[in-house]
Amino acid sequence: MLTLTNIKKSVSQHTDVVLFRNISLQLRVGEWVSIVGPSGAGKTTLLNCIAGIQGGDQGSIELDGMEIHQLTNDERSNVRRLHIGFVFQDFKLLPYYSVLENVILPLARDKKKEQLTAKAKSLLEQVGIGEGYYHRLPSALSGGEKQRVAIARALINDPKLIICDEPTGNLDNDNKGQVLHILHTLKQKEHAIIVVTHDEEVAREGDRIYELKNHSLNEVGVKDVRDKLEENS
Ligand SMILES: Nc1ncnc2c1ncn2[C@@H]1O[C@H](COP(=O)(O)OP(=O)(O)OP(=O)(O)O)[C@@H](O)[C@H]1O
Repeated sequence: MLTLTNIKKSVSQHTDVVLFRNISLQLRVGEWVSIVGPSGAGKTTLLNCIAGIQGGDQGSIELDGMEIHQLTNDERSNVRRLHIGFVFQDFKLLPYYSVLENVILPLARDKKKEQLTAKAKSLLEQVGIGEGYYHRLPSALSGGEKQRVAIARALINDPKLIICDEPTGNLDNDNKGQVLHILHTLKQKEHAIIVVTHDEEVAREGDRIYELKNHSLNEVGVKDVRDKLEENS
């Protein structure tokens, strides 16, 4: 369902710096891929390229037969809104909208409000965010609460592809367990999942684990993950 072929990406600092090159990866329906790697290696940038938030310099990214970077901006944002769930490392909740509104917003112009509100409430319940939080603004939430609201928002469109950037970074063990359980259930329901993480337990949930380091993406054996994470910390 997702095929990356020879992706290259540079960023401009003082001069152009190649973050990664020759990145190829296939993700099938019902698969979970974990990506680890040192801070600054380009993991978030790679996820942004996959979701069409940032452009790549070379290569192709195909999602369900669509070449993401050949779509117009509007088409790309529609693909993101309708088919991709993105859990951002920094949550990206809209500050002047309530918890419930943040979860509903991606589909606000596509579906009836009552239907969306019911789904949003059910997703919030699954991530342990109760009724008392529905009308709070993000500024009145803890980091872990924001992360769980961001996860609920990412799932409102029942996405084929779920992209998570450090989805458990701010969570205690109970909440981390809940989020892993949700992702597992989605995987069983044939969603495809990519998770960037610095957490060994989360990384090990992947069917395959890759390390992004020194500009390239390489598969890592399950038994080597702890060493890789320790090397990178
Ligand atoms: N628009 C940009 N312009 C210049 N440099 C950038 C830009 N975006 C990212 N970078 C740099 O590219 C590098 C990779 O950033 P990225 O956030 O993708 O890394 P990461 O592997 O996700 O790191 P972390 O694990 O700390 O989140 C960093 O050094 C960052 O400063």
